[in-house]
Amino acid sequence: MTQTDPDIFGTKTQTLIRNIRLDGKPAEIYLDGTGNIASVGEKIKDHDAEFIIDGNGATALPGMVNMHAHSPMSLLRGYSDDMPLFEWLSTKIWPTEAHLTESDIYWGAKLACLEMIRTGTTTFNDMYFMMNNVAEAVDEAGIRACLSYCMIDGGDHEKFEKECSVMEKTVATLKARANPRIIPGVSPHAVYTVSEEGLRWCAEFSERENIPLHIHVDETDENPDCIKAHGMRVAQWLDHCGVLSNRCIAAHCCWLDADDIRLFADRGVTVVHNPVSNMKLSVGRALPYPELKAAGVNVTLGTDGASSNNDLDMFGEMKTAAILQKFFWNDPTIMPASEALTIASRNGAKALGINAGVIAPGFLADIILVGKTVTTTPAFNTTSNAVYATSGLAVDTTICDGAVLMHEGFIPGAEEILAKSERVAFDLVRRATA
Ligand SMILES: CSC[C@H]1O[C@@H](n2cnc3c(O)ncnc32)[C@H](O)[C@@H]1O
Ligand SMILES: [Zn+2]
Repeated sequence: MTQTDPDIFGTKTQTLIRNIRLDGKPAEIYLDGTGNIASVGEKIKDHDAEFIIDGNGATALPGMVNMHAHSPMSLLRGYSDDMPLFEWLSTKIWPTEAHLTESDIYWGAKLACLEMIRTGTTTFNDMYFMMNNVAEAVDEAGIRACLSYCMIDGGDHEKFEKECSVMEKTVATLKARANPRIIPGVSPHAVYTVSEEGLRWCAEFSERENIPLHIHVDETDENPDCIKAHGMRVAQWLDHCGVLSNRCIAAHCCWLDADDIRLFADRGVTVVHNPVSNMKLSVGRALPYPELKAAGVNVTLGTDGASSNNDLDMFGEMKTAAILQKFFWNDPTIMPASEALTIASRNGAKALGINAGVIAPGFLADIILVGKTVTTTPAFNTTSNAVYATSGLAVDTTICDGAVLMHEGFIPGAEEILAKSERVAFDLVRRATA
């Protein structure tokens, strides 16, 4: 029963977490081996712990929920930077993606899961291709994810039919895994890459299966082209195609206007703020967060892929979200630290229908410990330190579904994943540029 006992990793076990701070106060948390939090208190006497984790003064937080990612794109981290979105996609990313194999997807997702566990993310919402290979990586990593195949039909009816069948097969395969940590979803890529029939089909499929629909919306100003093609703004067009509902998770959303925001609020759409990717790709405008908040829209946080961020660290994302909003709208009171933390955890869990994002009895045991270190000292305000002063590398323990995935910064198998994904990434680029 020591902290370094290798048996602590990977399985749900009765575990007492002690010597931690919760909301700034001394606390203990007991996990009863069911995957849920059994009790939380200053001192827990009544327990049956097989393992005891001594937090050494760490701050306990809910695991981060990354609501917009393309996990296999971790293979392309740093491969091409500093370009406008469409030039970047068409000259660099898409030609390389054309060479991706199932094994590449698996190793890219393994690398992404490793980074997320290392930096305190316990759930991510992912959109990409060959999602059963991503599911394999998620399964092995012990993390939680909503996985969606990304439909791109380019207005071609034959392609549309093929994409529908891949989407149906992906959802059936993910469901057949019967892994409660894996939620299937559906992803039409964006209004500029998916036809009306594609958008309508995805909306109906998401309703029929009762699964989330994840889409890029208004990352750059897509409205002039959408008005030209369909006589409507993007939000209206999506509503016309049946896409907007409380299952819809819309990434970016930088160019929503007041009417779009009212429509999103009426339909119960969840919005994902992607501040780092938006700034790096210079999309031109920050998320209209104050208006979304006033309208009661559920706002969440995501990194986007590691090829446009270039990391998956939700701590960096929280700080950037809060300071970008203050700067862009010229008001330092916008998005205080506690709100940024809720946006990065509870709001995402709510959107995915997961009972997580809160450290209280009955909630899923998706918990991280931020170690007592130089950036968390002094601890006047542990939430402020977490949002404004801490990188994800200060996380020393990550627990998902009641299982310890990282302890004292150690993740079993990490070195092999780093070595293999490095080789796979270089081999992919060699094939793509040969
Ligand atoms: C997202 S998986 C499908 C498709 O989208 C491409 N992609 C990656 N990042 C972005 C982005 O920021 N906006 C739009 N599309 C993006 C990815 O390379 C895949 O081809
Ligand atoms: Zn994206």
